[in-house]
Amino acid sequence: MLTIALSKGRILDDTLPLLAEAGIVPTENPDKSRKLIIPTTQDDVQLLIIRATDVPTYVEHGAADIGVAGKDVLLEYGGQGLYEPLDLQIAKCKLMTAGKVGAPEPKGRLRVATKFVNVAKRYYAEQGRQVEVIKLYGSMELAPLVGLADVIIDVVDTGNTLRANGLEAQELIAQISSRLVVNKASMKMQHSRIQALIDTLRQAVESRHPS
Ligand SMILES: Nc1ncnc2c1ncn2[C@@H]1O[C@H](COP(=O)(O)OP(=O)(O)OP(=O)(O)O)[C@@H](O)[C@H]1O
Ligand SMILES: O=P(O)(O)OC[C@H]1O[C@H](OP(=O)(O)OP(=O)(O)O)[C@H](O)[C@@H]1O
Repeated sequence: MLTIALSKGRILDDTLPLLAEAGIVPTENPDKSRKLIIPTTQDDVQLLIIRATDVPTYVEHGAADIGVAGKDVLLEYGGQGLYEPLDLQIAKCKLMTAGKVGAPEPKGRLRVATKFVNVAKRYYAEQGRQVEVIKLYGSMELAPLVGLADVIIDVVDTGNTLRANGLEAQELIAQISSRLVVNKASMKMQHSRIQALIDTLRQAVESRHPS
């Protein structure tokens, strides 16, 4: 059995057409189903439907052989425990700092609210800046508005969410897209099968984004 971990929403929506090109089609709609394990038209391939931030954990521990995860999630997860053989060029956005429009430079230590605490610590450490990192789980945009933090670190696409909350993007930390990740043992044990899937997906990505 080949097990593929995906998260509902944009990653699932953008990955299913790519998997379809490899002949892998879920037998029921994962967006509608309450099931967390979804069979596919290939008897020996199944999908796991999990939270986006949990994908690297399932794949590193071998509970899934393959997964699709945002580079933001992978940067935060860290570690050398996964292969990352392919940029799927889906769910593109930017990981950025943002703060209140026109806010003055804060005195003292910068307070940074984010769910990407490891990314935040690394980013400011590289710049030699002393910061206080405040862990949040969502709705980061609120933090500067209510004085919890001076800046946030979050993904930005259109900028609509920032604008709607009187915030502006400041520093670019990384360009983000979603990546195929593969368990290291699976890559050895099921090499020809997984390599064939990677090759098919690479062709599907290249046909959508000719260079
Ligand atoms: N507005 C956006 N536009 C494009 N890509 C995005 C956007 N927001 C997030 N992404 C990318 O898509 C990935 C999945 O985002 P999604 O919103 O489905 O999950 P999440 O809500 O961030 O995760 P979780 O459910 O674990 O909290 C993110 O890791 C990021 O790489
Ligand atoms: O720059 P924007 O285009 O506003 O996108 C950025 C927003 O998207 C993400 O949230 P989420 O996935 O909850 O929101 P979405 O589905 O509306 O993009 C992210 O946490 C930002 O809040």
